[in-house]
Amino acid sequence: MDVGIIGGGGHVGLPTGLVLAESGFSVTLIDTDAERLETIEDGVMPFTEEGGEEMLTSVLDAGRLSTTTDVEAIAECDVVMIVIGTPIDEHHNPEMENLLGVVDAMEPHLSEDQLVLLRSTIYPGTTKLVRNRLEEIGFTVGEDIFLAFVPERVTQHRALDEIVSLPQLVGAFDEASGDRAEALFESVIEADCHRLTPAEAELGKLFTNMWRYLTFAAANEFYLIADSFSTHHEVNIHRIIEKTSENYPRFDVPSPGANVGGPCLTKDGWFLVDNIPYNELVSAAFQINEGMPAQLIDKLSTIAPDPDRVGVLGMTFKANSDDTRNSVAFKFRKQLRMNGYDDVVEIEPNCEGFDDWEDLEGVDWLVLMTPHDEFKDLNQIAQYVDNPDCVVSDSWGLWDVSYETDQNGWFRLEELRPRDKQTEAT
Ligand SMILES: NC(=O)c1ccc[n+]([C@@H]2O[C@H](COP(=O)([O-])OP(=O)(O)OC[C@H]3O[C@@H](n4cnc5c(N)ncnc54)[C@H](O)[C@@H]3O)[C@@H](O)[C@H]2O)c1
Ligand SMILES: CC(=O)N[C@@H]1[C@@H](OP(=O)(O)OP(=O)(O)OC[C@H]2O[C@@H](n3ccc(=O)[nH]c3=O)[C@H](O)[C@@H]2O)O[C@H](CO)[C@@H](O)[C@@H]1O
Repeated sequence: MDVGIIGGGGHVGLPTGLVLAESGFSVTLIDTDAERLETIEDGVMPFTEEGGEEMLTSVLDAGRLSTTTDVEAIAECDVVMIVIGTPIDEHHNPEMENLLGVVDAMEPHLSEDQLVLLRSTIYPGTTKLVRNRLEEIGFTVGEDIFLAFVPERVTQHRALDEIVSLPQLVGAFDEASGDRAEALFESVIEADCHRLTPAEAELGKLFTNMWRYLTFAAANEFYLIADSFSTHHEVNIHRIIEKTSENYPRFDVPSPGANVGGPCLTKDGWFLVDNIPYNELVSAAFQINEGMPAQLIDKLSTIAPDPDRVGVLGMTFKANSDDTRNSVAFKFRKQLRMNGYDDVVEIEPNCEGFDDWEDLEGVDWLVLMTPHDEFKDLNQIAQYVDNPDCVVSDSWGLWDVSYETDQNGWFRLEELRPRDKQTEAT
């Protein structure tokens, strides 16, 4: 069976193509980004994805993966999957033109019996718009062409595993389309398919992401509340969360963290907020998560005003990632500059073009934005900083010292002792 993936060079499209090709399908990645397709043809992953390089080599060698920028290629495909980016526009509204433009561009090349799968995260009602467009050009969905929305729910870096292991939501208007979509996924995945209407699947995907975003906002609000108490009391949010949830079944709270962003969670909230008049919860979550940089700067300014130099650890949107899309670290940097703090050292071990470790020398503030594995050894980082007065912010609780001090994850580097000395002292 031939599968064409529009947006096939992307963070979702490429892993999906790899898994399908590895399972025996003949896959064509269709993407407007010719440079990215060339990289893929050369056997190089354009971004990090666990196991990606090996699987790419394997499917290229087997001749089951090809690439093109020409949407005409869908004419040869039994299944056409659309998984292009679905961003919000400058007014924070869903940007629909690209997706609907893709459907228009496909139209001359569509033929009877094809299965069209929408896999991007889409504004509720989009599957219906696509069905209407297909019917306007003479197809009858469920009879001579088939359509389903099957949202991708993988998390970047674990995509190759999760594509196979996660259950699929199959949103279809008719039995025949749903059956075909299920048959395709069931031939590849180890989990179940769950049938919904298209609008239910569209909302279900968005609710899943918003739920995650809300839990991070709750953790961040707890962090800020604990911080307010730490002025007069010995309070440490990381200890509270760790000890309160230990062996207790109903306090499954994630770690707070200054960087809740990325290509999905934040923009997906904007797909939801304008449909009811009082959307306090999602809006409040935006305010809390997006407000974290300003909160950090306020607090740091109280502890050590007017820093000459600030060090930022981590510029990607999440740990151990090389993806900088919608990373809150950039907002933090912008706000530092708005406060007149222009000497900002940015350490990002997973991407080119940032500063060197040595540039951390003498920073007055050191802020952990993204808890990469490379940052786990704080003693080593402290050697680069070489300034005992430097104030550290660890909203994530990455370092042991953040649990041991009574300042809620804020401490000066002089409080840092090598782990063995700490053990001797206790
Ligand atoms: N990144 C994730 O972890 C993730 C997980 C689940 C769902 N999603 C959703 O999947 C969709 C894709 O996200 P992504 O992170 O893969 O985005 P991406 O930007 O990494 O990939 C999208 C790809 O589509 C291509 N493209 C854009 N317009 C095109 C067009 N008109 N024709 C052909 N190709 C075109 C781009 O060149 C790019 O390679 C989004 O809706 C996103 O919300 C993403
Ligand atoms: C519901 C769900 O699970 N959705 C996932 C999400 O995946 P993602 O790639 O966006 O990654 P996440 O791990 O969710 O991180 C997002 C941000 O939250 C920060 N974070 C993380 C852990 C923590 O304890 N505290 C935090 O603050 C982190 O730094 C980062 O900025 O959206 C994808 C696209 O729709 C989904 O497919 C995928 O399932």
